Amino acid sequence: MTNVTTKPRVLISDKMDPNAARIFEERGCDVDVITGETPEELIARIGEYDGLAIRSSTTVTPAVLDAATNLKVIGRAGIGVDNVDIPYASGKGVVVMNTPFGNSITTAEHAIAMVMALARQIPMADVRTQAGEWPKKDFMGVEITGKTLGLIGAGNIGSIVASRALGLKMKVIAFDPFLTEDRAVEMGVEKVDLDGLLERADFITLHTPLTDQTRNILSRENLEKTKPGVRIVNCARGGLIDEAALKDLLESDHIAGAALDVFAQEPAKENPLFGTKNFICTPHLGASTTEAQVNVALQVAEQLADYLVNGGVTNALNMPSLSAEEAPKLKPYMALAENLGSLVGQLAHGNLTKISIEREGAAADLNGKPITGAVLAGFMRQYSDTVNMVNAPYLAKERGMEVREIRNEKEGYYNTLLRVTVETEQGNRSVAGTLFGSEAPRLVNIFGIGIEADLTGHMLYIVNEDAPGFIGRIGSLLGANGINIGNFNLGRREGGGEAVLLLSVDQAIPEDLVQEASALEGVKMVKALTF
Ligand SMILES: NC(=O)c1ccc[n+]([C@@H]2O[C@H](COP(=O)([O-])OP(=O)(O)OC[C@H]3O[C@@H](n4cnc5c(N)ncnc54)[C@H](O)[C@@H]3O)[C@@H](O)[C@H]2O)c1
Ligand SMILES: O=C(O)[C@H](O)COP(=O)(O)O
Repeated sequence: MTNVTTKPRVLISDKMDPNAARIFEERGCDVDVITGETPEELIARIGEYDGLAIRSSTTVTPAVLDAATNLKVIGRAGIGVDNVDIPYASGKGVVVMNTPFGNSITTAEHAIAMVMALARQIPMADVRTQAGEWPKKDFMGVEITGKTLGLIGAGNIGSIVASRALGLKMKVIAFDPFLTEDRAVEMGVEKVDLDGLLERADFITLHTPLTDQTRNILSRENLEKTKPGVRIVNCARGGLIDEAALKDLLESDHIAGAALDVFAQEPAKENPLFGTKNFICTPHLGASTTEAQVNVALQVAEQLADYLVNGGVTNALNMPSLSAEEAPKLKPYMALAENLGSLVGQLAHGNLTKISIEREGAAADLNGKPITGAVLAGFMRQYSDTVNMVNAPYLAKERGMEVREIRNEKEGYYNTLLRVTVETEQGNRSVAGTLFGSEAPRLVNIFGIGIEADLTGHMLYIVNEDAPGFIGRIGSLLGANGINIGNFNLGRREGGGEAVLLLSVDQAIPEDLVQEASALEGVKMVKALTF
């Protein structure tokens, strides 16, 4: 009898350094490189593959994932994963990995190049000089020495930009909710709030992921608050800046220059900003150097092949790294821990620098490190594309977060329980969860109110006055907007007091519907959540 083992099949669907294909083959995978396909062509083909290696041009939508019946892992050769529907991939059991550091230096250097290009108007001067105009009198630049650079986002790339800018004798100020005073001092930058940055910066560079909190962070209102003559660089993500407002403020000379590497719609073959004075751009070239592309191609191929061939997990955004023995026992706890971390991260506001993770009853006997990693990864996921179970504790420490792990062997009401508590300006806020039947993670308490809920997919969290008729009103509102409710979970402090409603819904809830729900009688707070 012959024992036939089939090799895992991998599709590389974006332009990638050839080292990636070589590594896949050397590590025992069959690889196809097919770039530039339409979404329909990708959907028709994806069912054949176990692994998918991408950059930013391939968008992995629910439709792609539905068609990907054999897919086990997606690897992003780069940092930003906003082109992958991670909750949907998680629901399908597909691991999503990225390469968090391979292109950071290159992207930081591109941001600095943009600062220089704006200061001396190099692209415009080049075009007109080569056209034979010799336009010497039209190009009066500015020095960057002594100028203030405002960083929005001071993570990996932001901190490299800061170090380069300091070397160029700029003063650097930074707005980042996760930047601690100690880390700011270590980086040689001044921590400021957003308004302070807008008021003071001569140059602004953006280095955040695109999230619900950062989308449109340079809105028209914020752009109008900037110092007259400011120059703005975005090498992070389109969608962080209101492009129409940017155009108006460039035309009115309030903004002296803007350099974009990324656009709200990509590929940006047309854009209202094209042709605007003092506007320069590049076609998402931030990561495009030989060095960075070799780095990310090698890393993504090694990570994907390791997972497909050996089951090893590195830099996963939706799965813990685990040893073979611990894995089966810890797996449901990790899912619970990540969801509890994500829940407090999404609901508790302010400068959250203290978090405690309590394991009670049977959970006290488990290896606490992966559980802590999972809580912190869930907690920080909304701030960073690069956080995972492995790097979350390190990132939390670097950002000055105080993390406490508490073991309590004595069983309470549940025989096993995880409790996550953050310290906020309103006092301590805790959420807790257990496992039903040793497998199924369940939320059992939210901010002091008992509830039983499965934290999954898209959800709506509502705090309201406990009064008759409310459930009907919210059900009707969602129904009228075509939103199907999958699950309804209720909890309350005491009859007629504060009540909590956690609805699981079949699709993301748009912001305007959240606003409508907030305006319903008796509602105190509404928040759309994603797990
Ligand atoms: N142009 C390109 O080709 C290119 C290349 C690489 C990365 N990027 C983009 O750059 C982004 C940053 O990469 P990184 O490696 O520095 O990521 P990172 O996760 O190390 O840093 C992101 C920082 O943004 C901060 N942040 C989050 N929300 C914020 C908010 N509301 N206000 C201010 N700061 C906030 C986080 O606290 C974190 O410090 C990536 O997410 C990616 O989208 C673009
Ligand atoms: O997030 C990233 O890594 C960058 O946006 C790079 O994108 P690219 O790989 O498509 O150049």
